[in-house]
Amino acid sequence: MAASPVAARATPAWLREARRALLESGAVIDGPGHQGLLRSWQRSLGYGLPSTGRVADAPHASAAQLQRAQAAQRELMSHARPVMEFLFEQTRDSDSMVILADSQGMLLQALGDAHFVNRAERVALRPGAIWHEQWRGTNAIGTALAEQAAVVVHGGEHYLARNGFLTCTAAPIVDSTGRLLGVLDVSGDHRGYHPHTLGLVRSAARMIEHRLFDTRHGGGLRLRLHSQAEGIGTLTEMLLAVSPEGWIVGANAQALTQLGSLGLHQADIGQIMVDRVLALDADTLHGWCLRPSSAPRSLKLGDGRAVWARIEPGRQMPGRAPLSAKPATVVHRDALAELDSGDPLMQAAITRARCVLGKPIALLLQGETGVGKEVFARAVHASGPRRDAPWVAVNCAALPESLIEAELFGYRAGAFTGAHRDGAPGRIREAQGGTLFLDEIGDMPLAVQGRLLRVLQERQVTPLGGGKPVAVDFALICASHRRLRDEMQAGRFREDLYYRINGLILQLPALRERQDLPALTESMLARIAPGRGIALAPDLARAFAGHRWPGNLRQLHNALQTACALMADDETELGWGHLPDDLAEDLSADAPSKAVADTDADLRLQSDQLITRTVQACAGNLSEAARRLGISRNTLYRKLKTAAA
Ligand SMILES: Nc1ncnc2c1ncn2[C@@H]1O[C@H](COP(=O)(O)OP(=O)(O)OP(=O)(O)O)[C@@H](O)[C@H]1O
Repeated sequence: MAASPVAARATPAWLREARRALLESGAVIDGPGHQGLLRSWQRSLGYGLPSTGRVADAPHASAAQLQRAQAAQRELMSHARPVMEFLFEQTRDSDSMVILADSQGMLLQALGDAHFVNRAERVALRPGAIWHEQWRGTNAIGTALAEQAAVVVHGGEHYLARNGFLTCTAAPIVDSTGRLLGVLDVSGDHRGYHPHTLGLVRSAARMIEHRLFDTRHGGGLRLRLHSQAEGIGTLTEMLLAVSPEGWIVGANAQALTQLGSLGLHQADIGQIMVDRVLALDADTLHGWCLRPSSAPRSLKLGDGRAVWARIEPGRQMPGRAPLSAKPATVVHRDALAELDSGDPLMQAAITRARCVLGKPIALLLQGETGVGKEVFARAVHASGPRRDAPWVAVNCAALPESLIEAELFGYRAGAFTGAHRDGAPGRIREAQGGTLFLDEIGDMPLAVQGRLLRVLQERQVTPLGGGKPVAVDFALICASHRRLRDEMQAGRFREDLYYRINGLILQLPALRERQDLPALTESMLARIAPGRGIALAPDLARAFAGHRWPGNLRQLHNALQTACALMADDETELGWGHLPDDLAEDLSADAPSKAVADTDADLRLQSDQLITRTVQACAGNLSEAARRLGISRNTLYRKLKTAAA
């Protein structure tokens, strides 16, 4: 699927077999060229979607929500429109439609053959519908967003059987800082599948990106680069936007791909000078801007590669010498910044983590279960210089003691009974160049702790069963919900290892200690139900604020996910009736004992009133009322009895 050769479409027999194995036992059948599809199916399975039958919860934006989403993407829509019309001309009379979706998978606009549009409406392929994988499983729009790559999803590759009549091809659209803006898609009847559509859609998405680039950076200096002079001005050119001080403030996908080896990555846009990637001093650049020429000039990249360049000076000249000050605009919010929703303890942890990014200092994350230690560790990896290298996570508590050594250090062929014939490199070597995350390190057996210590000291690993030691280089992040200092004092954790892994200890706060619950809840809801504008009912928000949340962010996230699934498509206020039973009970039980800000809000009374109203609205049909309230019939009987008492 993603980026795979189009010729490698899955055969119906393989699709049937792979789907059966995944749905029945969660097994993944190897399918060369189909890894992207399998990843997407696994995600769809993880979202709990039934692959057949009706999908009740797929959201659809109201007219007002659609208008808001369209207004937010006005620039994208206006540049996409002519390109979509061009694409529609190419695919006219082929029973298909051209669609633009935003970065949450909400369909913003569509052009199509009337006949096909009618059929497509039946699977909600119309503006306002949300085709995020979370709601519709594997589909070109949702999967292109998830994989951030152009994809074809054809017939039975769709996760939901009801979409099997479609063939869909989608390509992501990103802005000049690499931010995902949306997706361009061509969907049609599966019998009309044509392998050229992928190239067509990719080129069309690139056309939109170039139009957006020129609009956004038209006032400043732009460099158009290509290995051939004739390639300048085509869709395969590299585009760079440069600030007056010499900072690269925009780059297209082509530039990021080709100049990545010189240090230009998406996260560096706004923070890297142009002379890092081009062998070009500020004086020469300044001179060229004073004497602009439409003829391409020959130029060398930082690594000596020759390219042709056209320089478009714009209205602001670049300065003669680059300033050493901060970039004019810091345009990127990295993964660590995404975790900041205003809590001072989290902000302190993020700031301290930033200080050690890229340095050979091991991080130890501590905190109760579910506070987000793994999420934090991933963000550290994604925000640091090793972000393009492997991320390898090992849960030390989940591995049986007998296997943990082999898993970590690898083994030679025939090292022990049951070992794989060819041996295995081990997770530590898999992390080469990247980050190794050892979760629940407090649960690591003492013998294994000794071996790990040697690896960390010597920076080389010897596989079980002998063989030559292999040098390894990785950043280390460990996590534990236990206090490792206590474990060490109790003799369960080696002192020397403790001091080796805690270059910096960060204690992540429990949810009840955080001051950002409303903002955190809001951002979780926006991610769980994109585009639906769901908010907590005020009385529920107060109850949330007074709760202890023993399961921390994991518990909050799971509760919100279930609640959103229980909401009707047109509901936007998440209330008591949408909560999972056990949480509603815990929250009601909290209320009397807590001095919650608005003590006049008798939560139990409100819950009882909601139940009474719902039962009345269902004309006494308790099964229907229980369904609407999202609780079991038994719980409803019990609640009615207590309310009457
Ligand atoms: N910043 C966040 N925003 C949204 N959800 C989050 C965040 N951090 C954690 N979560 C949610 O909480 C879940 C648990 O997070 P994570 O696995 O990182 O916790 P943990 O502290 O490592 O837990 P454990 O100690 O049990 O391994 C995640 O799967 C996610 O659903």
